[in-house]
Amino acid sequence: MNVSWQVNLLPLFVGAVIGAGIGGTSAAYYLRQKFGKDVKIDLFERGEVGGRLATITLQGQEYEAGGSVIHPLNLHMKRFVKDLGLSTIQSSGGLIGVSNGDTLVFEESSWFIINIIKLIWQYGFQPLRMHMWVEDVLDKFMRIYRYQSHDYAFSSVENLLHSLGGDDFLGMLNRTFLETLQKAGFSKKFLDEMIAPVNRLNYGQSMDVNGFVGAVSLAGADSGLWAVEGGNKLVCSKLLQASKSNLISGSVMYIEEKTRTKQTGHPTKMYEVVYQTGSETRSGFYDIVLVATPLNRKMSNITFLNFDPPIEEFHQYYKQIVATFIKGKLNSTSFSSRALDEFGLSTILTTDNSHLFINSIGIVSPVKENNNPQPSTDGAFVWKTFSPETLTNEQLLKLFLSYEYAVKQQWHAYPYYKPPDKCPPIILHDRLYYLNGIECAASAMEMSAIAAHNAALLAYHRWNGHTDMIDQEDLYEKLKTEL
Ligand SMILES: Cc1cc2nc3c(=O)[nH]c(=O)nc-3n(C[C@H](O)[C@H](O)[C@H](O)COP(=O)(O)OP(=O)(O)OC[C@H]3O[C@@H](n4cnc5c(N)ncnc54)[C@H](O)[C@@H]3O)c2cc1C
Ligand SMILES: CC(C)=CCC/C(C)=C/CC/C(C)=C/CSC[C@H](N)C(=O)O
Repeated sequence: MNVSWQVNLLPLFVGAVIGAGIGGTSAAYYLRQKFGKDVKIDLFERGEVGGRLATITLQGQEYEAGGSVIHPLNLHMKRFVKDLGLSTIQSSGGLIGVSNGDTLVFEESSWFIINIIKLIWQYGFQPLRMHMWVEDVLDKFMRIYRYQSHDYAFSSVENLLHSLGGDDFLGMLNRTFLETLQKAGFSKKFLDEMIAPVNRLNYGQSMDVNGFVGAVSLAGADSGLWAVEGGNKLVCSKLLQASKSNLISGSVMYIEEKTRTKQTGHPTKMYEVVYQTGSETRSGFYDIVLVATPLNRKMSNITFLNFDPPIEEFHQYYKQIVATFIKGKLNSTSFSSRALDEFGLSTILTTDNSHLFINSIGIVSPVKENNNPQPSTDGAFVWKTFSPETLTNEQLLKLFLSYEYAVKQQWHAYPYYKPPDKCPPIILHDRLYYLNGIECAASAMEMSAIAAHNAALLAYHRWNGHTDMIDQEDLYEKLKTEL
């Protein structure tokens, strides 16, 4: 066999991605787009493809148990669905109420005009001003798509956020959501009754989270939210397929840099990824490694061996959230004085009140059903609650007149936000990258996809010495004049 022909058959490089959630699978997809077909990509996953995008099957029907709603302006998720041939369903838009534990402090009406009057009566023009505040943040946030479509990358989460909206934007990580909104002139009543409940639903935390995640949380209450028909996790399995990566079912234990002599005869620095699969310990060598799972002991337990300077564990604490699915008849009197047949609300949020044992409760539809959840013949719906702890039977019987089943799914869901929130580095070592640091700014599917695109671009530019494509200042101004 001709030697040069044999060399041409070798991959340009071998890449590893650790974690097959939306971050890891989209990273594999973008790596393939940038590096082309000759690259070998291994994707390690110790659990299910999808990670925190997962469904739960109850009486033969699947429901979203993790990440469930996607914003209409989440352009990476939108593009994936279109390019991968998936379909979307609109999130059901039933009536929402807010409970303080004793009574409903706000209740939507099915009449649009009555809602407007109610909102103005209770909060003046603050809901409108809030809408404009979120739109302003989103407008700046959307700049990332333009940067990434021109292939620009950032070496830190801070640089990425700064490029979107300068010091003010980055500064949102240093202030609490409460401070940010108080400074913007919103009243305590409006924040307590409308904004804090949304944040309890979305991030299970008070208004003490950072201002940026607060804005993302409010975007998560916008209209037009959608999901993937059949389950959001389908995006991950389709991305994996499209990336033509090799899925390795195993748990990565440690990563160490070693010198290897490649078949070309040159000694090269590579990363050895050691993993456990079944009862066996195996390893592989890689030129580039992308870590797409939160790096802390509870969530991934990956050790970096013999790096100088050492790569320490990041002590980012992830908040526990319990999602419980209950099929039953709601005890509406837990929330209002009205009986069930006159109740009409399909989602109840809660104010920040230490006596409350749930953050939210809402009717859910199966992932294959479009809108309008239907009760079973006896009038029971499937409800999903989010709570910090597992619900006791006594608590369930406070919420429900009767129930057929209650099944829980426990998550280390998202970071515990406590500004100033400093994000971990993206570049852990020469060719070793970390995606999930972006969750310190805000955790959402689209954030992981943005981090994945950025890491793939960064890895590509650093591999090829394109330093002019990394951390460019004034990108917004520069790209304004480009078509
Ligand atoms: C209950 C809940 C509701 C949510 N709702 C929404 C929502 O409505 N909208 C939204 O946008 N976001 C939502 N989110 C957030 C969103 O789900 C996450 O931000 C996103 O899915 C994170 O994706 P990821 O790929 O970065 O991480 P993950 O999905 O956590 O993926 C990491 C993967 O790495 C694997 N792994 C870990 N350690 C190892 C190892 N040592 N070796 C090999 N594999 C390993 C894990 O098994 C996992 O599959 C929600 C999250 C939760 C928990
Ligand atoms: C990243 C941007 C700009 C927007 C994302 C907005 C969004 C969809 C936020 C939701 C984030 C989140 C962690 C929600 C958790 S609960 C979700 C849902 N309401 C449910 O009931 O499961």
